[in-house]
Amino acid sequence: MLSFEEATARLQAAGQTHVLRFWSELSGEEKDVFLDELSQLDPEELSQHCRAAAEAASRASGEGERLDTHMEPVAAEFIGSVCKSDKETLKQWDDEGILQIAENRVAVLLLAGGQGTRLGVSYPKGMYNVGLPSGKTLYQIQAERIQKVQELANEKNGSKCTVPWYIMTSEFTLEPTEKFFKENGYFGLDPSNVIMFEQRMIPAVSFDGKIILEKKNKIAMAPDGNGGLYRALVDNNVLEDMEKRGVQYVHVYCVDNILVKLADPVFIGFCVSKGADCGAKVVEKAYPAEPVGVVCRVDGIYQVVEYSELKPEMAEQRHPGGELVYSSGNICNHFFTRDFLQEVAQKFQGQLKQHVAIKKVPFVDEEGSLVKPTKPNGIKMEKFVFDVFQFSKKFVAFEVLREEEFSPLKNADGAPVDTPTTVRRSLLAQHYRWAVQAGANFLDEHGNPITPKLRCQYPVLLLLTSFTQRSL
Ligand SMILES: CC(=O)N[C@H]1[C@@H](OP(=O)(O)O)O[C@H](CO)[C@@H](O)[C@@H]1O
Repeated sequence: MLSFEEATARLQAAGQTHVLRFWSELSGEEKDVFLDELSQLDPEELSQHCRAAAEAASRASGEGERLDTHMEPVAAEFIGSVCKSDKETLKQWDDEGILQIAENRVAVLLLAGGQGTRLGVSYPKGMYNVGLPSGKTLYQIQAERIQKVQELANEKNGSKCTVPWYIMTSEFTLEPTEKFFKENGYFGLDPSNVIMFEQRMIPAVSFDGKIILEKKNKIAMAPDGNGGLYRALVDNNVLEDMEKRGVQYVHVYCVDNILVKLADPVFIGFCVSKGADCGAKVVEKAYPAEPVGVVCRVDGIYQVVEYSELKPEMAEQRHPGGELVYSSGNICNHFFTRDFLQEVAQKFQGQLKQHVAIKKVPFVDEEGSLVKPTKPNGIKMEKFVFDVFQFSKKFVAFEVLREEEFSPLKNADGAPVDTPTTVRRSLLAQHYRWAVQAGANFLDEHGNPITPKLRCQYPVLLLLTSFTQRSL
């Protein structure tokens, strides 16, 4: 741990000595806690970060104009599709994916470092119980889906395989997540195949480039965004662990989508058979302002333009037939080869764009009292997981059906969309369809059969055959 003098020198070098203004009021223990936090900040990186944040915030408004003129949609013929592909092709992709899983070449990686601010819970989102009859949490649903895909691969290939589960957490989520998994016996998975690691935290900064204090002895810190993954992979030797296990393909996903298909064999098989090093699942956007990023090209390079950075005029553009021009909604389900991740970690991770989020950051005022600001006062810098697409040599997009694969938990009940109620309904509706496909009959209160509404009937049927046993 640093001495007070060392900490002062470091902060001086970074132009941030204001954070020590309450030093004389702190107890011995509080001083130690603070010095410990300050020890973890590299002075060079710190001053760069504060400068970059202030500069980026003043530049942020210019990005929209650039996108207007340089952005174009991905042509439909370049997007693989569950809905538009024939039975034989889908089966080939499914077989290929299952084979890769059976041969222990596939891992899943969960991005679970976020704070669930919109949902309004203080614990990790994965621990949320959405009120299913089974009472299962998002973590449990995901664990059981991993188990099921392993079983399916084992049955088909007569092997005993493992799909390791890498979980990226943050200072906010690591401890409660570990505790939750332990208390629940890792939901039946072998603990040695559940690998948790932590992403970095970075300071929140005021508009004039000064670190914000959230307590007299604590800096306001935030996770470095889900694109912090690439640095965390290096910090925690995760790629070495994957190499030891023989993992070649990684399915990366975010925690809140209740319908996520862990290590989806069709998606894995599609990406592998196209020779892709990087891939993204998309769904057709439901409405222009839907808070999903859009997969598109900017200056001819594939990327996701995040919803927070897309101007409404662009989001609302339509083709003459009425369909949205930017309709490929990112569902945060990505495919990467381990080689690609290795390359990004070694060569490009420092070049990832810093996205600016202007937020209300609670702070201590000159008297040392905590203030909860009513308007934004600070900058949080975040990296985005999809910003590595530009480094890909072969990028593919894969369109899937929303009702089968995307229903995210973002907001608390009361909001119109993406709430515990809507995700619960999505999962129950999916199970209803699966039950019907397996021969069940549902009757309404008058004893009349209820007819299922299935869009795109054929591929759903095919996927159902392979996923029926993966139900909950
Ligand atoms: C940086 C990032 O990954 N953003 C993703 C992610 O956004 P959230 O802000 O976490 O809701 O999930 C969305 C899908 O639920 C996806 O559309 C979006 O692009």
